[in-house]
Amino acid sequence: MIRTQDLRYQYAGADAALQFPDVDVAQGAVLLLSGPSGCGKSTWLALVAGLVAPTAGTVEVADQSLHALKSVAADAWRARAIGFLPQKLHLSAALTVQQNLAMAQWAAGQPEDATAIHTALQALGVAELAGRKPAQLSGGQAQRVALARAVLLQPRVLLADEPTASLDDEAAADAVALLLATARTHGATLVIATHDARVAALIPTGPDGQIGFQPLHLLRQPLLKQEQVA
Ligand SMILES: Nc1ncnc2c1ncn2[C@@H]1O[C@H](COP(=O)(O)OP(=O)(O)OP(=O)(O)O)[C@@H](O)[C@H]1O
Repeated sequence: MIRTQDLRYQYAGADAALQFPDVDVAQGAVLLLSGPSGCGKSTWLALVAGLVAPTAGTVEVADQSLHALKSVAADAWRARAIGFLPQKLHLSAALTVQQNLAMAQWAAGQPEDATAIHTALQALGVAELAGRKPAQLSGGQAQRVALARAVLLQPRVLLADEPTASLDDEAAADAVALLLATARTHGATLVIATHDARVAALIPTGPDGQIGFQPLHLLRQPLLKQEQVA
């Protein structure tokens, strides 16, 4: 679950704060975070991941109030609770696919678990690529590897930043279907942040569609004056 209230964030040096509508996303539901470039999607993701603290307002993720977390605890919490699929996949070029996933386990203070890595890669159909370096992968394969890494530690929340950027229609449909299926398998709440207008149409809604889908469209931000920020 993700719940935010009166959320605002002001960058250092900026003379105004970004403000975000309240959300209440149930565990296992899907939030489509859309809006034009510069409306604050990446900032919202950083707030929900606990990477930055809000200037005002509250964020609760996976039953944890982020306000209550101290920085060391926040790192450990983030490693366990949040799976992140960044737009630039950030696979380490010097490491194999297997080692890239092992890095996620080390970063969370866990011993390397080759069985869990194999299971995650297999679920995404890329287990046979475990010994390759990222440069030896296609774009789609690299995205699957990064998604396997994102869900390796069974996160409660999966954040995907522009997962369809620079993909053609077929690949974009595959990427969204893969995200939905992977999140459902893990019971994770899924956030897809995108300015790609195709994505909304790729999420099945209605009686037989995605359970608990909700859109959050951010507008180009009306800038708040500093004194309006509590
Ligand atoms: N470090 C920073 N310092 C000051 N302003 C920033 C900083 N990072 C982002 N901003 C501003 O905050 C606003 C929101 O940026 P953000 O990156 O969250 O938008 P976005 O919706 O993710 O954009 P895009 O779709 O282009 O990635 C923009 O006006 C941006 O210029």
